[in-house]
Amino acid sequence: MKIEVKNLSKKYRNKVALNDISFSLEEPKIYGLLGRNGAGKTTFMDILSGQILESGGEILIDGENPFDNQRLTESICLIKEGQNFKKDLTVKNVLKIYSYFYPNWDQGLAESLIDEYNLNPNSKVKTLSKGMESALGITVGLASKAPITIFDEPYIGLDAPSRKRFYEIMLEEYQSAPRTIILSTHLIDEVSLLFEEVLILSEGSLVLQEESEILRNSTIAISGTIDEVEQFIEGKEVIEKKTLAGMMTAYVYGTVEEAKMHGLDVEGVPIQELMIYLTERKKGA
Ligand SMILES: Nc1ncnc2c1ncn2[C@@H]1O[C@H](COP(=O)(O)OP(=O)(O)OP(=O)(O)O)[C@@H](O)[C@H]1O
Repeated sequence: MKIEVKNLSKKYRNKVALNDISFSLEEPKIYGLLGRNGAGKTTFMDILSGQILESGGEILIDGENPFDNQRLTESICLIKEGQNFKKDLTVKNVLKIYSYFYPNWDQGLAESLIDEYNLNPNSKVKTLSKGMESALGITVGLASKAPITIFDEPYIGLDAPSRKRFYEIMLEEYQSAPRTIILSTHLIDEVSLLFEEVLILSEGSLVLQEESEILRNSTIAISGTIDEVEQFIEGKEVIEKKTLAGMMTAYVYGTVEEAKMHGLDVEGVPIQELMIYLTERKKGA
């Protein structure tokens, strides 16, 4: 499904949460939606999933506005951090309710995930630990097979091995049945290799939308002696530089080939560093 965001704005009383953002999302793709606290990510995902109304502009999904739109809501699954399910329901009943709602629901996948995450089907949501409730959210999100599946920090309380399994299963699912997955996270280093495209919001504005592959090829981390690195970065846009014991590492826009020609050690810039840089620069602007 094609998602078009046109001059989208959202104000909560006097607080501008989204400020005239425009972009398009194509399927199938795994998007990373990044930004600091309060950047507007949740607001965007809430509007996209039809839960709240924009203040200006619009989001169109295959040409239609998602707000109060029954046809579209069964194509969109939004899983948030915690608070997804009624506390008195059992795990089994949560799965049943969602299976009625989502036409592509995969009960086999749902059952294998609750088994994998050690969730008792007869436990009530209110008796689950935070991590277990997150595991249930992840199960619903993946098993929904909704053409637009959105995870907003879905793993509060989930331990590292369980998160790793989530990423693996998400990728397997995506490969077997491609769809649009939007993952908003602060654990960027952990998941950045999964993103095919990255969007970065800062104070309600879109500061970057780029294919991960292009980001990986156009931003480099170079290391060498201070003199070598200073010489190489002269005239280039420097994202960050650090010195330690006479050696320097700098993150700059440039190509791996160019850095190698200068005999420097070169690697990709972590997306997290790029996010910090882009959101800081905006603040100081
Ligand atoms: N219901 C609300 N009423 C008033 N202000 C709100 C409301 N929801 C969000 N905001 C404000 O809008 C801005 C964007 O919030 P939002 O939750 O979309 O950011 P976020 O990028 O998801 O942040 P985080 O990473 O901390 O979850 C923030 O300044 C927030 O305080």
